[in-house]
Amino acid sequence: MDKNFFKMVSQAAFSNPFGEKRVDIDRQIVGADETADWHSMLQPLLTRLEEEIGQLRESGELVIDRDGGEEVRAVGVSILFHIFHRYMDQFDRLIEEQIAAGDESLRAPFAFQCLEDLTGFGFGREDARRYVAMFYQIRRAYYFISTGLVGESPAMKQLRARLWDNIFTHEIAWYESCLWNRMEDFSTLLLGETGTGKGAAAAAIGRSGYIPFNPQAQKFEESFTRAFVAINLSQYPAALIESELFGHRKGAFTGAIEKHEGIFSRCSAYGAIFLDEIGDVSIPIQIKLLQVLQERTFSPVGSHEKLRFNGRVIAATNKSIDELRKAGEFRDDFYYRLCSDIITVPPLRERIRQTPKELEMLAGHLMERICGADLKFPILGKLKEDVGRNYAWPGNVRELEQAIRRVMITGSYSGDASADSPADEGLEQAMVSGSLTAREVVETYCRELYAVYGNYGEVARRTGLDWRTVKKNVSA
Ligand SMILES: Nc1ncnc2c1ncn2[C@@H]1O[C@H](COP(=O)(O)OP(=O)(O)OP(=O)(O)O)[C@@H](O)[C@H]1O
Repeated sequence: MDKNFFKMVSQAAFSNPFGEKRVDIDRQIVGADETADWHSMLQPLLTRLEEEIGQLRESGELVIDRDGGEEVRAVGVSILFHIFHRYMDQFDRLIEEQIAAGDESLRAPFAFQCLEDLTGFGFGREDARRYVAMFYQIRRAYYFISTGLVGESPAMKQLRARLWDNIFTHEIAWYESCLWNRMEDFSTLLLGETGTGKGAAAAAIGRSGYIPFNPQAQKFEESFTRAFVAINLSQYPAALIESELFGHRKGAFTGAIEKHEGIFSRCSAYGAIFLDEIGDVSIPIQIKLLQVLQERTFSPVGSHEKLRFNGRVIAATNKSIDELRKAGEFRDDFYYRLCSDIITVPPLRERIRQTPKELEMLAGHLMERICGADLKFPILGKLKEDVGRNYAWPGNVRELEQAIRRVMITGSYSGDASADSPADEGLEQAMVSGSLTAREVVETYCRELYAVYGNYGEVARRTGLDWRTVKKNVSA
C-alpha cells in the first residue's frame, strides 16, 4: 500500500476547495507543475485512486475503522473521496432540479445507491447516512458559493474560502466527527458596504446547511429552498418588527385580524435566518433577539407559547459596528452572541484595484444574468468611458448591475454623483494602513507602473524584476 498517496488524498479531501492548499496538494499527488489547474488534475488523481483501492481490496488490506490509526483513517477518507466523485454529477443535477421544483424535497434514489456503496465498503449504516448528507452539503456549498459570488480578485477568492470555512469550519475533519449537527450556535456577522454581496454571502451559507438523508423515503429530509429566510430590518417600523420576526396570534393587537407566522417559524431547522441591517434595530429588539440566540426559543406576540428555533443566525450591517457599540446603540452582549464568525465583504473598488479585469468579468456575469445570454454589446467599454478609470463604485455590485441596465436603456451612465464617494485607498495609503500583503504590494505596484508605461519591459527595468514575473503580477 502506498501510504503516502492515501495520506495526501485524505488531506486533499479535507481541504477547502477555494483555498490555495487544495491545488498544491493535488499537484503534488499527480506530480504536476504549478501551472496545472484543479480540473486537469482531478481525472488522473481519481484514476490512480481507483487503482490503489483495487489493489488494497485484492490484497485484503482494506479496513474501514473510524477509530483505527492514522493510516487506516487515511484510507477511509480516500474511499469517501472516491465515492463522492462517483456521485458528484448526480448531486449537482439534484441541486438544479430542486431549485426548479421548490419546497417539496425531491426523491433521490442515486443517494440511496451511494449509501449502499458506502456500506458495501464497510462503513457503518449511520456513518454512511451522515456521509451521504455531507456529500450533498459539500456540493451545495460549492454551488452556491461559486455561482453567488463571482470574481477573480484575491479579495474575492479569500471571501469564498472564508464562506466555506464558515460552513464546515477550517478543519472539516472536526466538522465531520462532531460538529455537523451542532452548528446552530455558530452565528455570523457580515460586514461591508451596501451592495457588496452580503445578502449573496448569507444565502450561500444558509442554503448549504446539513440536511439529513432519509433512506426509507430515499430523499433528503427537506428541500434546501426552505433553508434561507431573509428579513431587512430597516424596512419595518419599530411596532411591526417584533411581529415580523416572531409572528403574532390573532387579536394580539389592534389590527391583528389573522394569525401571522414570523420568519423564525418559517425558517427550516436545517437552515439560517438572515437579519439584514442589524445595525438599525432598537435596543429592546436586540434584547429579544439575544434571548432567542441564548435560549433557542421565542414566543409570538400575544402568546406565552414557547416555540423552538434550531437554525443558524446570520446578521449583516453596512454601518460601523464599532461606532454603534461605542455610541451605546448596539449592545455588547448581543454583539458577542453574534460574532462566532465575522466576515467582511470587500468593496468593488478594492477588488478592481487588486485585479483590473474584475470589472469586466463581473459585468459579463451580470449581463448574462440580466439578458440570459452572453451579450456582446459593447456595454462595458461605454461604462468605463462614461465613469472613468478611477470611479469608486459607491453602490458596489448593486450599482454596477443598475449601471448596466441604464446603459442598455439610455446608452450612457455617468456615475452616482450624489453618493458619498468612499475614499479610494491608493497604494500609498493602503501600505500605511497595513491592508496589503507583501504580494499585493508588488502586484499593485507592477500594475500601476504598467498602466503608466504600457509595457512589461519598462516595468521590469524600473522594478528590477524579470519581465515574466512582471507579466504574472500585472495579470494576477
Ligand atoms: N461577487 C458577486 N458576484 C455576483 N453577484 C454579486 C456579487 N456580489 C454581489 N452580487 C449581486 O449584487 C446585488 C447586491 O448584492 P447584495 O444584495 O448581496 O448586497 P448587500 O451587501 O447585501 O447590500 P445591502 O447592504 O444594501 O443589503 C445582488 O443582486 C447580488 O446577487
